[in-house]
Amino acid sequence: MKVGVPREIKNHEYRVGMTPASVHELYSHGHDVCVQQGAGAPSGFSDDDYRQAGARIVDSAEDVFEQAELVVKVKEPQPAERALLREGQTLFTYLHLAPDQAQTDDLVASGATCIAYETVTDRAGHLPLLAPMSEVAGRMSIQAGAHCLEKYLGGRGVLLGGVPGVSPARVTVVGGGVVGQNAVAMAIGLGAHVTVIDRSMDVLRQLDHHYGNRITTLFSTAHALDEAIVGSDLVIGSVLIPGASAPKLITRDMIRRMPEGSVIVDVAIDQGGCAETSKPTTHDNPTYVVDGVVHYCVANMPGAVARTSTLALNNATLPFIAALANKGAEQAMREDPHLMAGLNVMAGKVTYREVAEATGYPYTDPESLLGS
Ligand SMILES: NC(=O)C1=CN([C@@H]2O[C@H](COP(=O)(O)OP(=O)(O)OC[C@H]3O[C@@H](n4cnc5c(N)ncnc54)[C@H](O)[C@@H]3O)[C@@H](O)[C@H]2O)C=CC1
Ligand SMILES: CC(=O)C(=O)O
Ligand SMILES: [Mg+2]
Repeated sequence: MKVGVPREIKNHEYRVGMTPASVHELYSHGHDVCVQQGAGAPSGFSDDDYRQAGARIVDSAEDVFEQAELVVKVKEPQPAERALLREGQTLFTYLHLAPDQAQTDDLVASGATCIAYETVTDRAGHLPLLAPMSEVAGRMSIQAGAHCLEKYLGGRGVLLGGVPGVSPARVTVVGGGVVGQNAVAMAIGLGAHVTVIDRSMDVLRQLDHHYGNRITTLFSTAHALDEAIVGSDLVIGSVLIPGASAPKLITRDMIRRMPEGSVIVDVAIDQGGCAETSKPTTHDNPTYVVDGVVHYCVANMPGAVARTSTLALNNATLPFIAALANKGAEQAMREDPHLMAGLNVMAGKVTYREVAEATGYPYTDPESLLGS
């Protein structure tokens, strides 16, 4: 199969869809992989590294999209990339369609087969292609939050761990999944006072078992959220309902009552954000202030640590990329319901229920398009 890897063009997005090691796996199975010139450089992979792995280097994104039957990316296609997508082509990348009507409209119009990393599942019901980037973003969220708490950036001027004789900061993590667990680990490591809120008792039990009385776990109710958030120096937003727009659990009223200079890092912003006051920001201009609360809402946090993130992402995506290339997209999905769970748009139809509900398209069962 002809497989293509364009250079990422989202603001400060330095990851790349395939490493030279992944390219080599495909090349050794007889596939033709083209990589846009310079695509891997920000992740530390030169064009020569790709050539040695068996890739052809092409000049432009136009070349990649024109030649490739399977396009492998990292971030959701930007408008210029969407204009290059075509019927009969498969796109494998993060999409985050529920909060993004314009992108959904363009993918439906393209006729392409669009498989979203973030809704591919595994046997345990987890999201194996979201998990590695959630590990990265969860760890980064505490770094970002600690930085934003510094006074000259608009923060309260609070050090997460405090010092002997002075209380540590209060950190509340809303959603104790992969992002949440990684945020908790970092916050505890820095000596903060940590509260985690989740609606899953299993998640809370696991965290309690692991950390004992070093953290507070709370079942997610409006009351628990209100008390914890209003008393926090730093809030991490990390809830997810797979494929759906994030629930707005953190209200404008709670934000108003938080201390001046407190910080919210809304990692769930790629699904629309879990605070009423959240809107996407970029690495160029990552924060803004509402009612005295600093908001950090960067939708591609892992792009800033591209070397780590590209390697971690490829560890998870490679088996699926190989299946798509070896079997063809339709057969690969027919044989693997977990990969089929990633299908969001195909042949002009929306094939993921939560995306259809959020964007007003009728839902089409993927099995009805793929047959058996
Ligand atoms: N901004 C960025 O750069 C990145 C954003 N993300 C995003 O972070 C979010 C979280 O991802 P993961 O941790 O991997 O998801 P996950 O599925 O592992 O965890 C989500 C947690 O939210 C909980 N939850 C759902 N509804 C809730 C409610 N009403 N109250 C309390 N908890 C609730 C679930 O029980 C689950 O434990 C996603 O939107 C993901 O796309 C992930 C990586 C990078
Ligand atoms: C998951 C996601 O949005 C990211 O890694 O950028
Ligand atoms: Mg206030």
